[in-house]
Amino acid sequence: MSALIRLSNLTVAYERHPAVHHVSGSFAEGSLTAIAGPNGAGKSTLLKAIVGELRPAEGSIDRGTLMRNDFGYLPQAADIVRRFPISVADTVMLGAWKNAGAFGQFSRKDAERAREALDLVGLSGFERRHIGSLSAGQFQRVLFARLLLQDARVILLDEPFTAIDQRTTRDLLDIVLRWSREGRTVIAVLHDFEQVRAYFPETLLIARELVGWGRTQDVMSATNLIRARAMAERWDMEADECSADDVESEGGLVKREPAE
Ligand SMILES: Nc1ncnc2c1ncn2[C@@H]1O[C@H](COP(=O)(O)OP(=O)(O)OP(=O)(O)O)[C@@H](O)[C@H]1O
Repeated sequence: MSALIRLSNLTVAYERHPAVHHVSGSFAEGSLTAIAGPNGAGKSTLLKAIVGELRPAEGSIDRGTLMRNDFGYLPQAADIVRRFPISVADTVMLGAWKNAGAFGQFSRKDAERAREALDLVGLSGFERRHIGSLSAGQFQRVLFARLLLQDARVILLDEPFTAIDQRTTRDLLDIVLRWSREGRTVIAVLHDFEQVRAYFPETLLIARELVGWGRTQDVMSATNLIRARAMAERWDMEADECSADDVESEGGLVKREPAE
């Protein structure tokens, strides 16, 4: 499989304080990758950088021919406001915005696809409900329906199953696996290691710096997990922006070559 997104010495910082530090490697086209790591390890930051919400402080992200429209991004639930007076059907239709006409009108075909997507996530009949009236699990189903409609080549999910019941998690995991079978590239931030091991063939383990990136069974070793925790704990939150030289003094980082 060829590299679809390549990170080269990527550092992402908030006001000069690095949150993700000198990460290099690549996501192969069609790969299904979990991003794992301790709290505050930089997982969400990495995802935001990949989708283009944050710019690299150093290094680069090569997205090849991918355009913004090719990315479907589901932020953490905490970052999504759902007090807007908007219905389930309209929320799902937002996934088809790139097909909308100049005045925001959608085709009958898109409306039909939205119905199919809601059916697939088990929410037929919820079209007119206000999103604020849904449970956390139902709302996550709506957001997955919106992603289905978006039909993106790359799907980025930030902790999609946090605070979601088991049944919903299983249903939504099925959709993730379906996207993968369809050849889409899926990258998900996950904190449930069992889930990572059971469903995600590739893992990027991060603790501000890369701990490992490759086959899940290799990366999620006890040694790497202990190392990730120790690395996260020793991070100096007040550290200034790093210099490129730092990488030399931090030998032992696992760097993955692009998959062929
Ligand atoms: N908007 C921001 N401004 C300043 N610092 C931030 C901002 N967002 C995140 N950070 C800091 O960057 C670091 C990495 O945060 P990030 O949210 O990427 O980690 P994470 O691995 O996704 O964490 P968690 O598992 O707790 O969600 C943390 O120290 C966090 O406090």
